[in-house]
Formats: sequence, structure tokens, C-alpha cells
Amino acid sequence: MDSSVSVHVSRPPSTPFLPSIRFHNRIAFRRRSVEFVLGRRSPSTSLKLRRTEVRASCISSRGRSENFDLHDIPHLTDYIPDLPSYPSQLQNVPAYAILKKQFIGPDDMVAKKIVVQGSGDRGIYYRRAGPRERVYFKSDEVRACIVTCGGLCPGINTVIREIVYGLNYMYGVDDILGIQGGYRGFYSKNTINLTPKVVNDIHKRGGTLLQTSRGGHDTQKIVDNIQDRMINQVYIIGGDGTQRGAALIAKEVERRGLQVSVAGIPKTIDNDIVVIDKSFGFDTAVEEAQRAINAAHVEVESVENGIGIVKLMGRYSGFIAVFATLASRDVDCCLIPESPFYLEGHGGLFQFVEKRLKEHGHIVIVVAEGAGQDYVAQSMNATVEKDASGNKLLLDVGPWLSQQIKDHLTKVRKMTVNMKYIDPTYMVRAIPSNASDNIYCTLLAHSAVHGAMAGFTGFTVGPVNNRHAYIPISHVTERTNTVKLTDRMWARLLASTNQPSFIHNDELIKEDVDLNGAADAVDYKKIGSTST
Ligand SMILES: Nc1ncnc2c1ncn2[C@@H]1O[C@H](COP(=O)(O)OP(=O)(O)OP(=O)(O)O)[C@@H](O)[C@H]1O
Ligand SMILES: O=P(O)(O)OC[C@H]1O[C@](O)(CO)[C@@H](O)[C@@H]1O
Ligand SMILES: [Mg+2]
Repeated sequence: MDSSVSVHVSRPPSTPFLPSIRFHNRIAFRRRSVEFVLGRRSPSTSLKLRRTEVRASCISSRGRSENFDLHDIPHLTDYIPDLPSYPSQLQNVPAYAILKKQFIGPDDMVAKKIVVQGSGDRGIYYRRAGPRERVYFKSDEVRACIVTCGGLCPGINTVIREIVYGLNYMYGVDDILGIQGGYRGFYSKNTINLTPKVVNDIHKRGGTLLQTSRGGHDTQKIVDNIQDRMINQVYIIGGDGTQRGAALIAKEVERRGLQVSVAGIPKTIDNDIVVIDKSFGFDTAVEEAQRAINAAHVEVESVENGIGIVKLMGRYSGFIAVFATLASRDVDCCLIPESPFYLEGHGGLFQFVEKRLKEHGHIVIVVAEGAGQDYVAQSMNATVEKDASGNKLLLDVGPWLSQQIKDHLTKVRKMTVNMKYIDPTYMVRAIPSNASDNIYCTLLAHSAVHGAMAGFTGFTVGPVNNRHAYIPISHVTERTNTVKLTDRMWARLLASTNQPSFIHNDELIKEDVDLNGAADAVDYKKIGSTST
């Protein structure tokens, strides 16, 4: 918690010893016997409180009292009340023993919203990630497993490595299994033993040592297998779909009353997971995308009327395209799933391309793979297909867009153009993570290990306003993180590229005039409202 904020434990008349923290965790409400200490500032308020009965009042440095909500995560003692705990093994790890603050306190929280208005609510808080003073597993009792699901992402191997190293070096755990080939690997494949030696240099390679897959999530079979193999810590690395699967596993584990901690580590190249600041591997992917954009720029600069189109990943969220565009400054136009575009007529893409070619002699367009899907589907008359996980398979917007632009300029406008289409989609995610992503992966892995050892379960780890937190899985799966057209980042991009916003404007319908004054019959209202 911010050091300028003091926690004051008040004693409202009807609920004795209730500080004003509201706990949002149905399981926690059932955990009547679990106690923790609050209010270290004043010994008189250092009370052992039942978590179910906690209300705290938070007094800002300006002396005003405000409420805040802790959205808590489940703990094994929620359903195994008599579970014994032990002093953390970290006490004996020299590197940690000398730390000023060796353990995270029970009242340490991370604010979801960092910018607050003076009069507003203090908002939602999450439990701060990190080592706890007491753990619920002895080193030689732990049998952990790691599984990776969904698409690839730079840094997966680093997370695997750091979970293994973290468990081994910090907590003395040496029984760690690798589940091969995603969720279905639990029940259809053999495991591999993961030791520091086995994973030592895997962070230098892209992909996942454990292999991955889509589909195949069968909660009952997976938990049967967890039980059969006597696994008691499950580390699940994957995107939104994977986290939904992790939540189901945690729920089933709880229903069976098993002492099994389930920890989710969010992985998404699209950066489409909400709450966390950014997903690991995203920066690496953006960096790699720069290389493709640069190649396109070099190519189109060197020819007459060069048009470079670079297709980047981004199923429903155009973050890679947006960040790569902003970073590069060589991009004239960025098309993302969140911003429907149209080709013909005033304010359309054809007009913009022609204008840029006349002004600069070349143009670079970045298109996210999920952009304009309805548009492409209409023109191709295609049917919707899905992958094994139920995700819609995208139509290939890149070649379609290249062809549309080329046909329009050469056949309708009678221009000579040089089209250079570059598709580095898999290249941006099949590489090892860069330096900063590697460090980020280490923190994620260690947070997950600390959380599981401390007996937490059914949580996802991730940075929230730059502080690692334990987040209820439902918070990261309830919606998808997308580029907000009303946020400053998109405005910055539009200001940087000076591209059309493609936002429908009734005025445009009246002034439907193209570059040379010829009228185009386009139903802007219809096209402008096409959602992807
Ligand atoms: N709603 C769900 N409930 C249970 N399991 C799910 C659910 N959605 C997806 N899964 C499982 O999670 C795994 C990965 O899902 P998916 O292929 O959607 O990738 P993801 O985790 O979202 O990663 P990404 O989209 O970033 O590649 C698959 O094994 C799939 O069966
Ligand atoms: O071809 P695959 O492996 O199913 O993955 C493709 C998809 O995975 C992602 O990288 C992540 O969901 C998307 O951007 C992309 O559409
Ligand atoms: Mg997904």
C-alpha cells in the first residue's frame, strides 16, 4: 500500500473490530477460522481479525477517510481449515534473508486504478504478490507441474525455467513435472521431469519446451490425473482461454477438497488480457514487427509508387499493430480490429493511399490480422470456421487488402504501383524474449511460486500499475483487452500517421467527393458501422 496512506482500524458499533476493507471472494466468506494481522502502524490496532469480518477505513495523508475494496483470491484453508502451515523456506535462503522486507504483509495491496479523483472512490485493490512468512507446503511434499496452452509467445520458456529455478532454489522443491502438449497432455501424454539442469538454457529459445495445443480441456480428466499423479501445485501458462480452463480446474480441485494450488500465468501475444499492465513477450513482438515494417519501408522507398503492406498478429486486439506503428514512424496507416475501415469514397482507404502516393511517392500500411474481417467475409462470401478451442479462424485480410488496393489503383485509377506484401505474423511470436521481457517473465514465475507455496489458489499473477499482484482469475477473463478508440494512445497514433479515422460522420455523406471531384456512391453509414 502507498506509504502516504495509513490504515486505520475502526470499530463500527454493530460490527466489532471491523476495518473498512471489503473482501470480494465468496470462498473467503466461508473461511471463518483464518486470521490475519492488520494495522502495524499502531500496536493498539494490531488485531487478529477474522478475514470474514474485516472492514478497515483508509485515511489519506490529507486526513480524509475513504473506502477501498480488496478483491481477494482463494486460499487452500478456505476449504481445508486445518491445513498446517510452516515458516517459509525463504528464511534460510541467504539472498532473501538479508532483505529489508523479506515477506509481503497480509495487508499489502495493489491498487487497480492509479489515477484517482479526489472525490472519487479509492477503487479496487488486489493482494500484492510475493513471498509470505508462512507456507502451506513442506519442500519434500511438493509435486509441482507446469503446462503451456494456446498460441506461442516470446518468453514462455523463460517462465518455465524460472518456475523450476524458483521452486528449487528458493523453496527446495525438486519434484517438478512438465505436462506435454497443453491441457490434453494431462491425460494423453507422459510427463517429463523438470530440473534446473534440464531447463537451464531454454530461455534462449523461442516456443515452449513443453509444447502446446488448442482444445482438449476436459476438467474431470485433468483433475483425475492431477489426483492420480499426486500433483499438489499446478502452474498454468496461457491466454484467456487457458485461464478460463485454470479457473475450472481450481473449482473442481476445491470441490474434491484437494490440497492443490492452481496458479495461472497470463500469456498472450495479442496483449488482450485485462487488468495486467502488459503481457510478457509483447515488447519482444513489437520489436520484431519493427523489422518487418522497416523492410517494407526500405522496399517501397526504392520504387515508384511503392505500397508496403505488413500484416501483424492481433485477433481482436490491435495492440501489436498500434505499438509497432507508433514506435516505427514509417507507417502511414494502421488498421486494427477495433476500428472498422472502409475502402471506397471520401475518407476511405483508397483515397488516402492515392493521396499519400502523390505526396510521398510511397506508403506503408500495417494491418492487424483481425481488422476488417466482416468486410473480407462479405467480399469472399466465406463461412465462419473455428479452431479446436472454439476461436474463430480469421480470413486472411493481408492478401485481400493488397489485391483490393492494387486493383483499384491500376484498374480504376490507371496508376502504376509496386505492391510489396510482408507477412511476418508467426515470426513475431516464435522468437526468444528480449532482455526486459526476460526479467518480466522471471517476476511472473516467482510471484506464481510464492503464491502457490503460500497456499493461494485459483489466481492469476501479473503487474498492475507496475506492482505484481494476485488477481482472481474471473477478473482477467470477464472481458478482452482491446485498443480503445476513445483513449489517448489511439489519438496519438492518428496524430502520428495522420491517417483517416474512418469514424462515420454524417457530414461526409453530403460531401461525397473523391480526390478529383468525382462522386463515389458509397453507403458510409453501412460501412462505417461494420464491426469486426
Ligand atoms: N472456456 C473455456 N473453458 C475451459 N477451457 C478452455 C476454455 N477456453 C479455452 N480453453 C482451453 O484453453 C486452452 C487454450 O485456449 P485457446 O486456444 O483459446 O488459447 P488461449 O489460452 O486463449 O491463448 P491465445 O489465445 O493467446 O493463443 C485450450 O486447451 C482450450 O481447450
Ligand atoms: O495459428 P495459431 O497457432 O492457432 O495462432 C494464431 C492466433 O494466435 C494468436 O497469436 C494469439 O491468440 C493470435 O494473434 C492468432 O490469431
Ligand atoms: Mg485467447
